[in-house]
Amino acid sequence: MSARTDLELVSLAKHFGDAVAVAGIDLKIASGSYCCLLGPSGCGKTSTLRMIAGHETPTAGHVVLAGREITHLSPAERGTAMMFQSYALFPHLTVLDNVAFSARMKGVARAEREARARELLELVAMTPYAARLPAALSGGQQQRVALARALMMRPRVLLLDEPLSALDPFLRLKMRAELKRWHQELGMSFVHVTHSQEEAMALADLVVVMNHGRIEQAGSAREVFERPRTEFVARFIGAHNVIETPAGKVAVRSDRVRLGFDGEGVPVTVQAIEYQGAQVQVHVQALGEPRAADDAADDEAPVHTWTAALSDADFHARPFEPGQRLAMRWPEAEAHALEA
Ligand SMILES: Nc1ncnc2c1ncn2[C@@H]1O[C@H](COP(=O)(O)OP(=O)(O)OP(=O)(O)O)[C@@H](O)[C@H]1O
Repeated sequence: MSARTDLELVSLAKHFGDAVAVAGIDLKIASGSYCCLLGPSGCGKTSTLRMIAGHETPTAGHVVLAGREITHLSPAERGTAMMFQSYALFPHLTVLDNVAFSARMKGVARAEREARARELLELVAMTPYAARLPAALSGGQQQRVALARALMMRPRVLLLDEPLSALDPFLRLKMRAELKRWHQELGMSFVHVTHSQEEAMALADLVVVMNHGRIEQAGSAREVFERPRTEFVARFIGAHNVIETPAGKVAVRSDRVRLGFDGEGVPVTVQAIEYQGAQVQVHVQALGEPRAADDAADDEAPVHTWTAALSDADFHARPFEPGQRLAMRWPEAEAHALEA
């Protein structure tokens, strides 16, 4: 690891009465990285972000930024800035004044703060809108202003709370690409909360998958996708099948599963076929117990369903139909053992 650690969370915990929102997590985020905190609703990602920002007091643990303990500093003192989901722009202030607001509060002289605000508006391509009120901006434009405003006090780390969730799908993709570009241009660390695995995969150098207030796995998008550590991660990241074998549960990517009309494999029936353009998803269900698990046959075993993602060319060369009986198999090297 050559990269310097920028932000470090040490045994960080947050309890609300008896409810444990964050259960004591440890995480190191390298300087200049794009980190996504990813997980389902209620997993503790927003509480984690708010503790980093100083909007929530930890029950236990530490937040360290560039070697400095910031756990109990006020939000303005810690070198972080937060961009909120709703953008939280002041409706009665112009775009320029919104961006300059935090500097005004700090007593920075007008000429200086406006010059900096104009620089940031230039960065986010919003210079022509400097005199407008937020109500006269589109969602994407408001987001750019919110970003410029968050950058005003030159934070070391930018914190983004579901920054794309208020946008329609088309704009979301466009702004996602812009976030990535701004991150590269600014060279600072971003910590971005999302419940979208697709968003995390597209943006993050470091994907942190959370569940029930704990970190299930932290790694590059590729590591997490290719080697999910737990069943939860495999299912949450998607595009994986969780298969019980005599040696325990394994994850096999759905594009690595093979279906054949005969031969060795787990007997399955085709349940449904979904066309997705370049890929065709074939959903199958176990026919009785998987052959590989004969030794552990259990009459009360739940119904197993899996998905094979085939290229459109492969599928059309030999199409399957609902109701067909097939054998499902996968190369041994594609089965990744999951921790119990
Ligand atoms: N102020 C609060 N008082 C009591 N419980 C809270 C409070 N804030 C959060 N919680 C609880 O802590 C847990 C984690 O919440 P948190 O908002 O961090 O999750 P999240 O992963 O960000 O979810 P979401 O995606 O829905 O925002 C949840 O069970 C939530 O109900």
